[in-house]
Amino acid sequence: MCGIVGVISKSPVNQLIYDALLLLQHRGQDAAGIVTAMGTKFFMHKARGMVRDVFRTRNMRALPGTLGLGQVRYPTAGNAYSEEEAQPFYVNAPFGVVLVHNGNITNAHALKKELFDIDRRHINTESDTEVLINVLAHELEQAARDLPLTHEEIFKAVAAVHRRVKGSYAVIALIAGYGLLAFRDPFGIRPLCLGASETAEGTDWMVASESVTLEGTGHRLVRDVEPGEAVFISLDGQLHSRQCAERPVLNPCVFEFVYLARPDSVIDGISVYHARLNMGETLAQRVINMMPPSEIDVVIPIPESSRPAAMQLAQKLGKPYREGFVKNRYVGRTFIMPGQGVRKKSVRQKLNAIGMEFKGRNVLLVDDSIVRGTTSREIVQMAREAGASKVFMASAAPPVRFPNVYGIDMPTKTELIAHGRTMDEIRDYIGCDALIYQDVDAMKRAVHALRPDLKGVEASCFDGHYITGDVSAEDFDAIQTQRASQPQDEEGAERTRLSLQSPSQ
Ligand SMILES: O=P(O)(O)OC[C@H]1O[C@H](OP(=O)(O)OP(=O)(O)O)[C@H](O)[C@@H]1O
Ligand SMILES: NC(=O)CC[C@H](N)C(=O)O
Ligand SMILES: [Mg+2]
Repeated sequence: MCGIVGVISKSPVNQLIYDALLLLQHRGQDAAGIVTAMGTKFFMHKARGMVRDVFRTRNMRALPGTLGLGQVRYPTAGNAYSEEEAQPFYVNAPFGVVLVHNGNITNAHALKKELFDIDRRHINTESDTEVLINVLAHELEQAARDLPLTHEEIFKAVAAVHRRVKGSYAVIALIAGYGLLAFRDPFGIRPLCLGASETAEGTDWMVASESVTLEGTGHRLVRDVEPGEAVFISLDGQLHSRQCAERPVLNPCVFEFVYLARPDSVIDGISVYHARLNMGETLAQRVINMMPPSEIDVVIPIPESSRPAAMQLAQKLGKPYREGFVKNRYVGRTFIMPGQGVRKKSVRQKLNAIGMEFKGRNVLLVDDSIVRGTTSREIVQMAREAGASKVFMASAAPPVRFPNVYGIDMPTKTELIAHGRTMDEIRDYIGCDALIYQDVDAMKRAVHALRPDLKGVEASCFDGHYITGDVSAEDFDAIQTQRASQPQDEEGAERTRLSLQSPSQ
């Protein structure tokens, strides 16, 4: 889950894209990049780090033009330490294309070979996004071979991309001299929405991962990009759209509602905040079924993402809701940090207990999810150190038992605390006195209740059902092996760089 944004405006867009990326920072902390365009020339700056660190005044000044795009990266392919894998990506033919991507391509390994053997295109990084931009470029070339490039040819190319590329992809691209293209995979796994703002000179358009980006930059939400749909906005601001997939069916990633997205966003017509409240409500019922609420003195959320669910749960149980942990706002989100070492260290740096909320009390800690157990294990210990009598733990999401291949970086089962362990074993690992998980169907219902016409959600990490239906054992293997072979920390990345610079004899 990276954050992506694209803008086509009547005035310079560099500051606007920067502001938009700040509103998407929670979706990716490892790298950031912006491309702007003036005439047919692209201007790009991308580097590792958070938005505020990547863009200095001199970088901003070197991004002129009235259209552009940007990305914040949370790697799910390749590695976090490679500057070349930061987005946007660029290819010079046909026309010149730059592209940003949120998602994960499950057949990237096979496509990479196909691109080289058949399309005669070379991929020089481990990034699936480089594969994706080359497939799009190849298909644009085929579609517009003897024709001028119009939205018709562009939509033909997107239809061909849908036929070749598998997995999840929300994409925004610029085609030099033509305009801005955005499209979403046929299941709409990753979010993408369209916004507009009226100016004296006409309509400015913005496409972004989350509606909070539109709101925070003065745009109104027009609508979500439909699964499989492509939207093309020409340089003069004309908007064209077309359904380019054969069998589109909306199945948004449920983890967006559990953890990934900001609560003030609305994705596919569903309020993330409201979905989290619903999850708190059903989790409360689960608590009531599993233990006498009289045993609980106080409900305490694990900041940040669990707050709405914990609040609703406390209300339903009729128990006080207290802030027992204070978050250091200068430490990022732990779960999306690269490498288990840094994640573990960051929990203590990030959260600190307020002793008086714990001393002598039976506390029910609530988190939105327990994935590797990094956070809960530390937090339970901190609650005990702060003097809690009993520590109960509740998760607003069900146990995460299966790998994710659609844009959440958990490609192996073995890293998941709930994989292959009984409830008692998980409880013992976390070190709490009782452990209560949300039920899978209840979680789905919490989202479904807010959009009854929704066919389903992508919930593979909870139920083992991979919505695209075409992830082969070889694909799983390729994704796992690729991620496992990547450096786990800064030092490992440096060793890899040095060995590439001086290959052994
Ligand atoms: O079981 P784990 O592997 O530790 O993963 C789950 C935890 O990670 C996330 O928090 P994070 O610190 O990333 O972000 P937040 O501040 O939005 O809660 C999530 O909210 C859980 O607290
Ligand atoms: N989380 C994402 O959307 C990642 C996009 C892409 N797979 C990358 O690793 O850069
Ligand atoms: Mg958290």
